[in-house]
Amino acid sequence: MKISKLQISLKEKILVDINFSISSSLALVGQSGSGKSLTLKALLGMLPSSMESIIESDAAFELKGGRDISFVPQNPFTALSPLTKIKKQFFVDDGRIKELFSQVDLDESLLERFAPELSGGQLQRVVIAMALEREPKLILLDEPTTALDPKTRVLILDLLRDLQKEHGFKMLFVTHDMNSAKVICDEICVIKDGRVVESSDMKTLLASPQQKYTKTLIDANFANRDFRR
Ligand SMILES: Nc1ncnc2c1ncn2[C@@H]1O[C@H](COP(=O)(O)OP(=O)(O)OP(=O)(O)O)[C@@H](O)[C@H]1O
Repeated sequence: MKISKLQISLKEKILVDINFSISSSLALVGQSGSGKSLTLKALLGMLPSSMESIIESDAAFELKGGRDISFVPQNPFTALSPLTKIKKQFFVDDGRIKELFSQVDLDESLLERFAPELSGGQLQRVVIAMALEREPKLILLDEPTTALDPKTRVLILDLLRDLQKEHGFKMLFVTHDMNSAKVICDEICVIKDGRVVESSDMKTLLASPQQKYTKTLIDANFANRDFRR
């Protein structure tokens, strides 16, 4: 799937102007302010009304908030209602919910609980189950593991990778963390100030980054010793 143009502007100012391809799982990596959130919002059709976006792609399904796109947010602790039982927060029947729970390795008994009664890892599995509800063709992930402890982070990344193998959806994984990106993504697009700095398959870029900016992101990766694999 090729997005040949994704441009976001605010009045006369072009904030983001990028292009990328996703054959299976693409990491969109950049430091704070590089345009990651705006890119996700444009694809979800959730940009502020003051902004305009142009998306040109060869996708066989609707972008800009289409029904084949799902979203996994950064913080599972705020993604669910605390006052409604987990099972009531799904929009599918009980049989399908149980199927989804089994796909994300969650015990069915958790369906009767409320969100504050679950751990961060369990909550993120619930959120991922919700993202799978409509059998999406593309899942957008916004730093889905940064709110989790390092051990749980690895388990959730492994789960996402396994689910993708099984279900075949494409993933666009937005992060500033190369460590997470390299676990589940085969391809990477590095952005800075709303423009593409470099893009290639993950192994090539990690072995020989062409740009200083990319090297800095990779070095930040090695500073984070908690999360070596
Ligand atoms: N509502 C807004 N109005 C004006 N400018 C905005 C708005 N939202 C974002 N921007 C600008 O657009 C650029 C990209 O912002 P964006 O939030 O997409 O970055 P990001 O890569 O997601 O950063 P972070 O990792 O900190 O979330 C920044 O220069 C930001 O200041």
